[in-house]
Amino acid sequence: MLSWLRKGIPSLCRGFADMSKVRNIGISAHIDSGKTTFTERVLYYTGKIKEIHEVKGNDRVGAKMDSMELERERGITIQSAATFCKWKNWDINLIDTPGHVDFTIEVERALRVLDSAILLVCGASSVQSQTLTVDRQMRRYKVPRITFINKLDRAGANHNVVIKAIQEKLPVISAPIQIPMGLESQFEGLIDIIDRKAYYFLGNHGVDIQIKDVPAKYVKEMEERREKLIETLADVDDILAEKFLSGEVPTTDDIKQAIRRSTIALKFSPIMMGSAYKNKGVQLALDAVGEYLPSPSEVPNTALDLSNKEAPVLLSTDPKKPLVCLGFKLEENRFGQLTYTRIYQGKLKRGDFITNTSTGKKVKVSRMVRMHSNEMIEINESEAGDICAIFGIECNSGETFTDGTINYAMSSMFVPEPVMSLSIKPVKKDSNEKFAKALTKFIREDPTFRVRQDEESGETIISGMGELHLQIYAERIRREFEVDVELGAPTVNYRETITKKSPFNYLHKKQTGGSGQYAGVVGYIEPMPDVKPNEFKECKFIDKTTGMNIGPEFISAIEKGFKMCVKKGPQVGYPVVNLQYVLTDGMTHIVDSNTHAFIAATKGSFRQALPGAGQTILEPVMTVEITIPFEFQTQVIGGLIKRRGVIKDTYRRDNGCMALIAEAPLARMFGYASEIRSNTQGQGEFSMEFNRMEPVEEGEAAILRDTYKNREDDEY
Ligand SMILES: Nc1nc2c(ncn2[C@@H]2O[C@H](COP(=O)(O)OP(=O)(O)OP(=O)(O)O)[C@@H](O)[C@H]2O)c(=O)[nH]1
Repeated sequence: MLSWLRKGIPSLCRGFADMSKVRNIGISAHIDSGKTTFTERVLYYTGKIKEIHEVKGNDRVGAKMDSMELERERGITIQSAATFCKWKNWDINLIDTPGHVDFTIEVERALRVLDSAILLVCGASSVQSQTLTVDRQMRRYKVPRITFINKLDRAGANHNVVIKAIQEKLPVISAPIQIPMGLESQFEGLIDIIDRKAYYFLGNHGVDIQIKDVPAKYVKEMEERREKLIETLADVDDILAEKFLSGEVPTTDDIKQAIRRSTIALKFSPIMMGSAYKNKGVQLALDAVGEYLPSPSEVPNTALDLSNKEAPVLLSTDPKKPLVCLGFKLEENRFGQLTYTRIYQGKLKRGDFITNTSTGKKVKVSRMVRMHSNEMIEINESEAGDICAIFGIECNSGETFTDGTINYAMSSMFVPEPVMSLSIKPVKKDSNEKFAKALTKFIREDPTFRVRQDEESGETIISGMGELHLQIYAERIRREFEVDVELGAPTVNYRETITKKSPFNYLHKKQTGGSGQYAGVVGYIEPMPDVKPNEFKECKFIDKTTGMNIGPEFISAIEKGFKMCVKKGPQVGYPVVNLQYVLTDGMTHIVDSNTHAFIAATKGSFRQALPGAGQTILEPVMTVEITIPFEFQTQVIGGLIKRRGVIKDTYRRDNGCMALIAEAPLARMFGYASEIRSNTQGQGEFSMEFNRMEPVEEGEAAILRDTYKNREDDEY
C-alpha cells in the first residue's frame, strides 16, 4: 500500500467540501453483466488507478474492487466494495455490489444507504432474472437510477431488443438518451440524442473523447428517438409537459432538467449504453451521474423517534444538527472492526463519543477512514451525506448512532430468510477455537449467514442463501483462519404450517397413587390471519380464557409448552410458522395440577389438533435462469424435468444461444452447477434465486415424513 494513502492527503482530511456535488451511487446487475469491469473504468478515468486490470484477465492481477483472493480467483464479486473518486466537479462514493443472488444481502445493504444507482443490463443477454430482483430492491429503497446497457460489442448485442425488454419488464418508465453507432464488432461509438452529437472513444483505454457531427445514416433514428424521449418526459414531468403542450420546442437544457427532476422523483430512468470492456460510454455515464442523479440533500431520509412512539422524523443534511448515522456493514481486519457508516444528519469527527441507539452504549470514534477497495485513507471528520468507515465501535450491522442528544433509529433493512443449510466441522479437533472465532466473525458481518447447534446430533449447522454462499464461507474459514473443514450434504430449510382451524380438548391425567398429574386445555389452533406470501410469522399463543378455571401460573406453562411444540415441528422437525394457538378454557385439580402437567397437556393438545388442521410442509421454490447454446437444449431441458423443474419461458438470442426460465424446488437443485457444466461442455450459464415458499406435493411430503420418522425412531 502506498504510504501517502495510509497517512492521508491533506485536502481529504475533512469531508467533501460541497455536499451538493456529492453522489453516493451503487452499481448493481445480474451476474456477469460487467459491474466490476465498469467500475474498473470509472476508477481509471477518475485517476484512482493507473492501470486497468480485467476480471479474470491474462495478467492474473484481477480488478481493483475484487480485492479478496477468492474473488480474483473465481472472477466474481462476493463482497460489495466501496471507493470514492472525483469526476469533473463531482465527488462520487461508489459501491460495486455482487451479482450472485447468494450474496444479495450485500446489495440490500448498499442500496439501503445509497442515494442512487446505475443498473447495468447486458446488451446481449438483455433483462435477466437478477435484473428483476435488483429492480425490486431499488424500488424498495426508493433509489433513482440510470440504466446502462453494457456489452454492445458482444456477439448478439442488440440495443433495440434490450430497450424494449427494459421498458416492458421493469416498472419504471424509461427511454434511451443515446443510440449506438454500430453493434457487436462494428460498435464504434455513441450518439447523444439530446445534444445531437456523435462521441468516439479513442486513445489508450478510450480516454480521448472526440465529439463529431452525427453521421447521416443515424440521423433519422436519432430524431425519432429524440421525439419519443420528449413525449415520454412530458408524461412524467409537469414543467416539460406544459412546454410540450403549448407547442414550444424544448431546449437541450429543458430536456436535461426534466430528466433530472423525473429521475430523482423516481418517475423515470434514462437509458444509456456502451461497452465497459471496449472502453466506450463509461465517461458519459459518469457525466450523467453528476447531471441526473441526486445529491444527498435531494433525497428524503427519515428516522424513527424512539422517544416519541417511533414517529417518523425527516432528517436534514445540515451538519449543525445532531448526528444521526447508520453502521451498515462490518468488516473485521487486522486493525479491528471496521464499520462502514452513512451519515444522514450532523457531523462526525475523529475522537467524538457517539451513542448506539440499540444498546444505549457510548463509544469513541478512534479512527475514521475513507475506503478505496481494501485500502484506507485517514480522515478527521465527515458530514451528513457522506459514507466513510470508522474504527473503535463495536456494533452489529444495521445499528444507528447519534450524538446522544436524540434517540433516533434508522428503519431496518430487509433481511431474507436463509433457504438452505449444511453441517460443518473442523477436520482437526484442536482447531475448534479458531473455527468458533471464524463463525462469530461471519455472523456479525452477514445477517443472512446463520449458525446453530443441532440439539440431537450436536453438529454445527450453517444456513445461508445458497450453495455458493456456504461454500464461500467454508473456503474463507480455510484461508483466513487456516482451519480445514468438512461439510455435510446440503439440506433445504423446510417450514411446517397448517391450513385449517382445528379444535382440541385434551386432559392430561395421571392420578394413580402418589402425587398425581392433572391438567386440561380447551381451544383451537388456526392459521394466522394476514400472512403475506413468503412471510414467516412466529407462532403466537393467545389466551382467551374467561373466569378462573386455569390460574395465571398455568397459563404461562401452557405458553411454554406451546413454544416447545412449534420449535421443532412434528412432521419433519423444522420450525412451525404462521400458526396461532388459542386457549379458551381448561381444567385444574386443586392438588394434582402443576406446571409439568400443563406442559404435557399442551403437547397432547397439539398432537390432538394437528391431524385435522391440514398439516403442510413448505419448501423453497427457485427461479432458475439458464443460457445455453441451442444444441444442448434437449439434455438441459431433460435434466431440469428430472429435477421437478417446470419450464416457464424460453427466449432465443441472436448469438446462437437460448435462455430458459424455469421453476424448481431447491431440494432438487443441489449440485446443478456441475450438471450444467458437463451437459453443455462448460458453455452454459446458470443463475438461481429464491422465488417463493410452496407446499411440498403430497407424495414427496410423505417420503419426507417417513424419513424423519425413521431417523427419530433410530435415534430413540
Ligand atoms: N464483451 C464484453 N465483455 C464484458 C464487458 N463488460 C464485462 N465483460 C466481461 O464479462 C465478464 C463479467 O464481468 P464482471 O465485470 O466481472 O461482471 P460483474 O457483473 O462484476 O460480475 P459479478 O460481480 O460476479 O456478478 C468478464 O469476463 C468481463 O471481461 C463488455 O462491455 N463487453
